[in-house]
Amino acid sequence: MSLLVKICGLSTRETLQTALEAGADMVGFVFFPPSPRHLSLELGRDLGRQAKGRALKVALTVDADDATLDNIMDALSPDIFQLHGKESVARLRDIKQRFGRPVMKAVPVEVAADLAVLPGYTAVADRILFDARAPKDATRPGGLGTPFDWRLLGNLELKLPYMVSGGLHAQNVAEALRVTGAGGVDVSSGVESAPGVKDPEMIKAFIRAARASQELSVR
Ligand SMILES: O=C(O)c1ccccc1NCC(=O)[C@H](O)[C@H](O)COP(=O)(O)O
Repeated sequence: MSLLVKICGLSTRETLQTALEAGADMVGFVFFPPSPRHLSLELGRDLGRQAKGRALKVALTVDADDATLDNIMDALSPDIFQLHGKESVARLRDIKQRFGRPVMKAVPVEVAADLAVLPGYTAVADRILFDARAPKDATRPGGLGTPFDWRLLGNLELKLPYMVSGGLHAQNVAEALRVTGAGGVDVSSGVESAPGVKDPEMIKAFIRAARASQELSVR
């Protein structure tokens, strides 16, 4: 199975076009107001039309209620919901049943004990995204540009496909893949010139680096 590359937090037509033309498999759109990448529903609708059929549209939410998810469904019609908050296993099941779309559950990682949640989530989710656990005083649970210890995933046997994220960039993505054996990579800060400002050359460099290393990583 070939490596999945996700560029997250896209918020302009120009940088979305760059990601699509560079071959991103997934494009992530953030619907979380404290984030510098947060999209209005109107912009989400516009970018969703641009991405439709060219990459998987990932709607990123944090402990969103049904009304919020309804609005995102109407605007973006995401291919995948990425649930990046403290959503319970029951909430994942509820969202899958209500919206009929696959869910990718973000699992924050700092220490080995953080992986104890996997049996519950892997029974319901369609995909797992491992991300660095945010500091307690962080204004958001992800998109912070800091890695976790990838060795914590070194012996992982997971029945679901999983992606690695957190502080990735063109220079470390190959090592992240080698250590984790992940089937996908996800990046936001590592392709930005400033928080929320995606850089086309950094997007292209990241995708090139990920593709160049993919045959070394997928087990
Ligand atoms: O990107 C955000 O602003 C964000 C806000 C709230 C929850 C999650 C968020 N991002 C989640 C992602 O999927 C990021 O791509 C992932 O955390 C990696 O981010 P980075 O370390 O900046 O590459």
